[in-house]
Amino acid sequence: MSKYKLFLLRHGEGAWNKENRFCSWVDQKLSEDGLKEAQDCGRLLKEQGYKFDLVFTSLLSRSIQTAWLVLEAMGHEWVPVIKSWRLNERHYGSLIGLNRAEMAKEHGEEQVKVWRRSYNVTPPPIEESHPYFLEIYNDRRYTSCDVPKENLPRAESLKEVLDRLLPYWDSTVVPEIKQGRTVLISAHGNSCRALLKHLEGISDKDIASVTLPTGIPVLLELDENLKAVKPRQLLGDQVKIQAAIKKVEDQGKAIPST
Ligand SMILES: O=C(O)[C@@H](COP(=O)(O)O)OP(=O)(O)O
Repeated sequence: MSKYKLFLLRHGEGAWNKENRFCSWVDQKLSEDGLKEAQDCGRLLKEQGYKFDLVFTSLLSRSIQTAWLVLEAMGHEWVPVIKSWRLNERHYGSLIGLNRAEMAKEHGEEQVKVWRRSYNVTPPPIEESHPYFLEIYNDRRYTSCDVPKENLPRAESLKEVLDRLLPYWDSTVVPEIKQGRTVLISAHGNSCRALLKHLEGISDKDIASVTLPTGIPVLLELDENLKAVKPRQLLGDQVKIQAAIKKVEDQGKAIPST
């Protein structure tokens, strides 16, 4: 029986989503379209009568900006927002900054799909010589995490994302939900996919075909053990949502659709 509602949201389109580059732990802001997606998402949630008591975000601006815009559009700017690196996007290692279509031309679409959607495969780690290494690891936001900076990931599979996310989910998010608070998690494509895998009991194989579009709220209905009791609902115009999913999938093609 459905006892709790939980909302997951992949942030609105970021500048590097538009350029088809692996963004991951690089702190890109929302694009113009992304700003609008976040506002539209807030308006839709308001129209449908949903209200949040608490919002969780990653430490990356695109998820925080999205949360703010959603709350503003709902007229609920006062709702507390709690941030953690444990909701950050999957660390794409040495792939960070690279263009997916160019990687597909160089390594093949199958390899890019394995890097993007497999459960167990970790991409090559980011090296200190990588152009974005210092920008990431010298960033002040990572000095006050619950792990020392040197223990932060240098690359992650989806499984490794779930391994670092689950302790936070169990210790910090679950107690709030169990107290009856309606929670929005404003995060990323892969941190949301990892959580979905856990909550819906998706197999290692089947998670490869789950893709989340930007700016579309995902409603989950959970039982008293916080397991999903119904298929997830992506809220909004279903034709547009299917097109948005295809667009994300096609980003890994050698010549992506425009
Ligand atoms: O890191 C990135 O570039 C994307 C995900 O990329 P894919 O796994 O879809 O390639 O993450 P997000 O835009 O959700 O923060």
